Order: sequence, then structure tokens, then C-alpha cells
Amino acid sequence: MKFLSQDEAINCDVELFNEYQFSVDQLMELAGLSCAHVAAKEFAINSESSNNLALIVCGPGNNGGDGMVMARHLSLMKFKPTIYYPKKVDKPLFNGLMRQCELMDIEFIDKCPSVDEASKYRFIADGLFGFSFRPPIRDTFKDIMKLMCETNVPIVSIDIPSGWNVENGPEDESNSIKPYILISLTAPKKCAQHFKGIHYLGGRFVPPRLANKYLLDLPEYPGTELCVKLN
Ligand SMILES: NC(=O)C1=CN([C@@H]2O[C@H](COP(=O)(O)OP(=O)(O)OC[C@H]3O[C@@H](n4cnc5c(N)ncnc54)[C@H](O)[C@@H]3O)[C@@H](O)[C@H]2O)[C@H](O)CC1
Ligand SMILES: [K+]
Repeated sequence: MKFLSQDEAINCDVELFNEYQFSVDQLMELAGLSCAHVAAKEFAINSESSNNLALIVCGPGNNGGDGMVMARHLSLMKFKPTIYYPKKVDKPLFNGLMRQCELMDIEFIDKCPSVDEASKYRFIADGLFGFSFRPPIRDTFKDIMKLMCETNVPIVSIDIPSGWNVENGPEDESNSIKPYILISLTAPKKCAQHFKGIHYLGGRFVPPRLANKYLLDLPEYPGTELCVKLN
């Protein structure tokens, strides 16, 4: 399987939109749905007493959009997601995603939780930054990055562990998040070679012609699954 550079990931994305004429919300729905499936597999709700609380952290780009879609699907799978979305983007796509979540009674919190407040969650989904992140991190996101570095709650990173260099991985090991699960979308990016936890591939929407062009050499998804475990 190939690990994409940042430019290859961005070009692949652009090609899906321009050449293949997918819309962002089409792919985002499939990406977010596959992330919800991964979480539901790994944090199964077996009984009434299972902790079903999840914190979904959403950033200002499409990675954050994947997070809101994930939250919406989790809420249809017996989870009770809460969203922290510190920098809201006033665009129809993101306004729509917020509205859908609000009308499904998903709570949005304005204040970044403390380590103690966050300890009640079964997992934290990290949809802060995806493959367009370029360090250093801006101030608005410092508190939530600090929380995700310090918490013992398992983190499920969407596409990229936020704050990591998309190609080189964690720049400062002691000050970087260490996700329990990484869900690479479309194809893993180079930073995933530095990841030691449970690795899934999701986003089962890549046309074979595009996979061949970028020599992605993707693994087979089992049956009708939306995600595949890579290790
Ligand atoms: N083709 C696919 O696989 C699909 C992937 N999806 C997801 O989209 C993201 C990439 O989305 P994009 O909008 O390009 O960017 P990001 O979400 O990574 O974030 C950009 C966002 O963050 C801001 N930003 C960048 N650097 C910094 C910084 N140092 N500090 C603070 N803020 C920063 C920037 O200004 C933007 O606002 C991909 O990873 C997938 O998760 C799609 O959902 C569907 C198709
Ligand atoms: K992320």
C-alpha cells in the first residue's frame, strides 16, 4: 500500500472533485460514515450501562466536516456525541451540517473541556485538522490540542493525527497527540508510517481508475464493509 505525500493527497482530492465531479458533501458523508462505523466496532455498546458518551472535536476545514457527519451517524448508533467546534465556518455546507446535528439534539459546547471534564467520554474523535494542516498551530486551537495531548481518553483521529506533520509525523514526540486509532481516508498519508496504534482505512469511494493513476495499491474492503483494519 502506498503512503501519500501532502501534495499527492491534495491532488487526489482535487481530481475527485474536478475530474470525477464528486461534490464535497458526497465524499464527506461517506468519510464520516466510515469513521462512525470504526468507532462503533471498536467501542461496542453491549448493554444499557455501556458508556456511550463521545466528544467530537471539529476544526475549520473538511476534516471538521467529517467529524460532524461522524457525530450525526454515531447518534443513530446509540452513542451520545457532544461536539466542540471552536471556529465555526459560515458556509452553506458547514451551516447545514451544524443544523442537522442540532436537530438531532447533538449538543455543541463552546468551552474546551478540562482534562477532568473530558474523562467522562468513552473516546474523543479528532476531526481538528486533516491533510491541509501546516504547522505551527494557531492560538484558537491550542487549548484543545493541549487537552488531546494530556487526556487518557482514547483518541480516534480522522485522516491525520491533528498537529502531526502530514508527511513526517509528530514533530515533538512529548508534545504530540498519540491516537489510539487512526482512520486514514482514501489512502494513508506518509505520517501514518509513524503511527503505532490501530489503523483503519475508510472512505470507500475511490474509483479504480484514480487508484491506478496514483498507484495506491489499496487493500480489499471485506464484503460490504465501509472500513478495513490495516494491522
Ligand atoms: N479526498 C478525500 O479523501 C476526502 C477527504 N476529506 C477530508 O478533508 C480533509 C482535508 O480538508 P481540508 O479542508 O483541505 O483541510 P483540513 O481539514 O486539513 O484543514 C484546513 C483548515 O485548517 C486550517 N489550518 C491549517 N493549518 C493550520 C494551523 N497551523 N493552525 C490553525 N489552523 C490551520 C486552515 O486554515 C483550514 O481552515 C481530509 O484530511 C479529510 O479528512 C473530505 O471530507 C472528503 C474527501
Ligand atoms: K484529524
